Amino acid sequence: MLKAIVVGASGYTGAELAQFLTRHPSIELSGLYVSEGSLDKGKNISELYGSLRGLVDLPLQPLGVSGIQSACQGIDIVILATAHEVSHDLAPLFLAENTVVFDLSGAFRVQSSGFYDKYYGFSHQYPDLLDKAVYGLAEWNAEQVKETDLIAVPGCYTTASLTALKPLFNAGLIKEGIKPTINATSGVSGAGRKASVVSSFCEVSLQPYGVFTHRHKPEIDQHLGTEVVFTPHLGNFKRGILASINVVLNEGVTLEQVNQAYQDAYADKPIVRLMDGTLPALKNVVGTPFCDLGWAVEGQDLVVFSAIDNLLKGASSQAMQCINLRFGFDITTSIL
Ligand SMILES: NC(=O)C1=CN([C@@H]2O[C@H](COP(=O)(O)OP(=O)(O)OC[C@H]3O[C@@H](n4cnc5c(N)ncnc54)[C@H](OP(=O)(O)O)[C@@H]3O)[C@@H](O)[C@H]2O)C=CC1
Ligand SMILES: CC(=O)N[C@@H](CCC(=O)OP(=O)(O)O)C(=O)O
Repeated sequence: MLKAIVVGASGYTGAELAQFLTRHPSIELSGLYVSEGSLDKGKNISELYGSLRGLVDLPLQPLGVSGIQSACQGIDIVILATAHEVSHDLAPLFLAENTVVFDLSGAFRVQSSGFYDKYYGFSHQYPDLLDKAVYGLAEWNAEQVKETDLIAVPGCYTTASLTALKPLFNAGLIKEGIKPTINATSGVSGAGRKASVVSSFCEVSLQPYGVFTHRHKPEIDQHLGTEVVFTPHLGNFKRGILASINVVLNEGVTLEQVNQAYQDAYADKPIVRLMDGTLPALKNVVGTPFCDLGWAVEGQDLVVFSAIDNLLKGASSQAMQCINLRFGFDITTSIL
């Protein structure tokens, strides 16, 4: 049995991972952690998430830097479900304890000088780890994930966008010089569990934000291989992301070629569902690990729609896919 711990377990993505790990037949969930000063330290996770009662009944233990060595005794897998700066500081310490680290934050996703100063507001201190980290887009980077001890799990908007665009880009169907345009709407859980005015019940409606400035735009650019225009929106629902993406195809590209590109990419990938004549809807993916893709073509114009649960395929179930890949389990273990 492998042993795993979740750091940031009281948050939305951490709590989802606690459930996946509890269900896993070959992994034992050995500890749940929050910050040293957490208001939730000492509570059972099921006090925060009543649906976990009887399923995951573990205490949320406070973790400071001095406690990392003892928290890692006998541990193989560490999930960092923590904010970017926290993951940036903690990942090297857990790697030094010979654990395999799966980081849900953006701290190790993008290799580009000045990127973290510009988009995250801190200077990255570990360029060697940025080199070593593998981007855990599970359907695309499976072989690399198997070979590393630091997996940077992609962001939620990025997962929805790259899953839709990579088959087209790799097949050479996108017209050069015309950026794909991504408009994506996320549920409020995308902002995490901590209280804030913009995500409070009376404030959320349907609104764009981060126009031309969101950190997922350069993350998409780097991992797609070409630039996009990306506009995120906050919707007044709890979970899910729907991305509507406009692409100009090369002259003469047919619907059959587009269909073939998606079939080639995903026919043998159980987590990506290609819609047959229908279009994706959040109600079909929320609470599931799937990414649903649907598209339509008119002349050179293609619109592709991508739907995921931001907390699952956009974070925790994708991390679970990566854990399965890294340790040689079937990719759907504990997920489907
Ligand atoms: N929500 C989403 O849809 C997605 C989130 N992500 C990323 O995943 C990460 C987690 O997100 P999410 O679950 O939404 O965040 P939450 O805000 O819901 O949870 C953050 C967790 O981290 C804990 N924490 C904070 N500081 C520390 C610390 N120093 N040591 C240990 N634990 C700490 C918090 O508990 P406490 O403060 O009580 O200690 C809490 O348990 C973030 O980096 C986010 O960007 C990625 C994809 C999608
Ligand atoms: C609705 C909402 O606020 N969403 C988050 C994205 C969540 C996500 O994917 O997380 P990463 O920060 O790890 O990339 C945002 O726009 O910042």
